[in-house]
Amino acid sequence: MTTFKVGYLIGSLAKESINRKLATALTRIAPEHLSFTEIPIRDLPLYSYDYDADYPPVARAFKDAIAGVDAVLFVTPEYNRSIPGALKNAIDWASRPYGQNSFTRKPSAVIGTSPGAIGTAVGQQHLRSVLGFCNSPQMNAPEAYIQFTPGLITDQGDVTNASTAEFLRMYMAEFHQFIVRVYTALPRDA
Ligand SMILES: Cc1cc2nc3c(=O)[nH]c(=O)nc-3n(C[C@H](O)[C@H](O)[C@H](O)COP(=O)(O)O)c2cc1C
Repeated sequence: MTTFKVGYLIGSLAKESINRKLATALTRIAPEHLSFTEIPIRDLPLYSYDYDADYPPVARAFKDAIAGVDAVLFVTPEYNRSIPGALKNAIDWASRPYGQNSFTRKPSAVIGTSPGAIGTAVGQQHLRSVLGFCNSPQMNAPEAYIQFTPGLITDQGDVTNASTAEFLRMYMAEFHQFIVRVYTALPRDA
């Protein structure tokens, strides 16, 4: 069976990010036919179209990394009921210059965790809207709004609650199937 390359973006820059813990858990729990690479957003300068004629190396590398994977997984906190500015900035870099949008036809999925009861639901809706404009086919379901409680996921990505672990396993299995369906309908070189 084909192995698909998944690049994952973590929306948080925080050292103790709970979304980083979630991302680690997802890469560990995922089906074996997905391989994972983090695509870091931390060092990107703020985007301006003044750079379009000549991207700085860090932004070029970021854009190339998005272009080089088969699918993208967004693991992000919700900031003020939206996505963190750093993540939006990263998406803007990859989406430009005009006509060279790296997200076009690139399957994606969105997930996030927060201590709040609705577990990033509003932020994820904003992200889905952005990705829709960027022409990324998105996994619609299952949705995953993970309420983080202390110790739910260790730094090493161990999920300590059995039903949460099972849900995350199912979520990643569905993401794998979604990627397979996208590329079955439309081969990568089409
Ligand atoms: C600027 C800021 C805005 C926040 N806004 C929200 C919010 O809208 N909804 C929410 O559930 N949590 C919100 N939080 C709390 C975050 O969910 C919490 O800090 C969480 O740990 C962030 O994820 P991270 O650890 O991966 O960065 C906010 C935190 C910050 C720093």
